[in-house]
Amino acid sequence: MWGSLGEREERSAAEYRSRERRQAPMSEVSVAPSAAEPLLRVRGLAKHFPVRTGFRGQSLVRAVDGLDFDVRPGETLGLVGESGCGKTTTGRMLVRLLEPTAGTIEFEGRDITHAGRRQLRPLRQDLQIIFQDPYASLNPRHTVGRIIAMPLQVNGIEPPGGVKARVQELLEIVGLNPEHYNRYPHEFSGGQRQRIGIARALALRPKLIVADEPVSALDVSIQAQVVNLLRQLQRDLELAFVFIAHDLAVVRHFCQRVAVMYLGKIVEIGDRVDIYERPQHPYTRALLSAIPDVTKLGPGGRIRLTGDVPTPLDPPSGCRFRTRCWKAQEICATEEPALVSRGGGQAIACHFPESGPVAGESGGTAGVTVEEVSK
Ligand SMILES: Nc1ncnc2c1ncn2[C@@H]1O[C@H](COP(=O)(O)OP(=O)(O)OP(=O)(O)O)[C@@H](O)[C@H]1O
Repeated sequence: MWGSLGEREERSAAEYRSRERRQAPMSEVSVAPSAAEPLLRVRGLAKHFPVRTGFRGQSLVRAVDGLDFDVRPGETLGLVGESGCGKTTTGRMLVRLLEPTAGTIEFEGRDITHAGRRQLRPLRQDLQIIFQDPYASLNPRHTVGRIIAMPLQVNGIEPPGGVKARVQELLEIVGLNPEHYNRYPHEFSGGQRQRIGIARALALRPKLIVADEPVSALDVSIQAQVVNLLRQLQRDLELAFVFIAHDLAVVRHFCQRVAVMYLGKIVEIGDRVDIYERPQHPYTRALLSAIPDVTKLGPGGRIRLTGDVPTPLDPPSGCRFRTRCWKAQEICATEEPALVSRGGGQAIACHFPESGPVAGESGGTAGVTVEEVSK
C-alpha cells in the first residue's frame, strides 16, 4: 500500500530540485543552518481563546497550553492526538495565521512570535501550510494555474522561465498533467485537488510545511498516494514538515519524530521508534493500541479509552490525562508531571510510566477498559 511513487513523479521531483538549485539567484540561496540548529524552535507556546460563559461571564479555552519542541532542517515531526487536543491551533500559530497568547516561535534563529505584516512577508516564502480539506481550500472560480501562481504573484516573484512555466513544472512535480493548467478544481478528484494544494505550498520553495491533516478527507487508497508524494518531496527537496494527524498509522509512515498531544499539552515527544515501540506515557500507549495492525507493542493488551476528553475551559489539575488514566492515583491530581529527556526525545515524567503489560491490570479510576487481545 505504501509503495514508491510513480516513475514520472520521482523524476519530476528530482529534476525540480536540481533545477531549483541552478535557477536560484545567489541572493536567494540562504545558508542552511547546521544540523544541530533547529529550523523552528517553539517554547512555552500557548493559545487561550476567550469565550462567553453564562450571563456576561468570560472564560478561557486553553486550546494550547505551553508547548516546547524543535524541528530541524529536513525533519518531519508528527503532531498527534485526539480531536480537540490543540493540533490545528498549534499549526496555525506556527505559520502565524493565529496570534499566540504566550511563548515564542523562532524560525532560523529569528523570533517571529509577533512579527508584523512586513516581517511576515519573507517568512511566508519559507513557511507554508497545506490544509485538511482540499475541497474547501481551493477557490472554485479560479483555474489551477491561477491558484498555484497566487503565492508567486502575491510575493512579487517572477520565476526565470515565467509564471506559467513554473506552475506547469509544479503540476508535474506533484504528478498532475501540466496541460491541465486551465482546468478548474471541480474537474479534479479529491486526491488530485490535494496535489494542487501541495503544488501551491511548494511554489515559493519553502523550508518548512505545516501539513494539517492533509489526507484525512481522502479515501484510504488515495491517502497512501498523497502521503507517498509528500514523503518523496520531503526527501528530494529536503523539506521539513510539521505533520498534523490523528491517524497514528499514517504518521508512522511519514514522520521521523512524533509529539503526542493531550488537552493542549505534549505528553510525550521522541523518535518514531521510541514512541511506537517503547511508549512511556499511558496515553501514548492507549493511542497506539488503537491501531489495528500494531504488532510491536510488546506484551500487553488493547486499551480502549472511553469517556470524553475534559473541556479545555477547565482542564483537570495535576496530570491532565488522569481522569481517563487507568493508573491514576492521588498524586496525579496534585502534581503536574514535567517533560523529561529520554533518549532522542522527551517523555512526561508520568508518576506511573508504562513499563510492562497493561492487560489485566486493575485499579485506576477512570473510564478506560483494558481488554486482552490475542497476538
Ligand atoms: N476560535 C476558537 N474559539 C474558541 N475555542 C476554540 C477556537 N478554536 C479552537 N477552539 C477550541 O480549542 C480546542 C483545540 O482545537 P483544535 O482545533 O486546535 O484541536 P484539534 O486537535 O486540531 O482537533 P481536530 O482534530 O478535531 O481538528 C478545542 O476545544 C476547540 O473547540
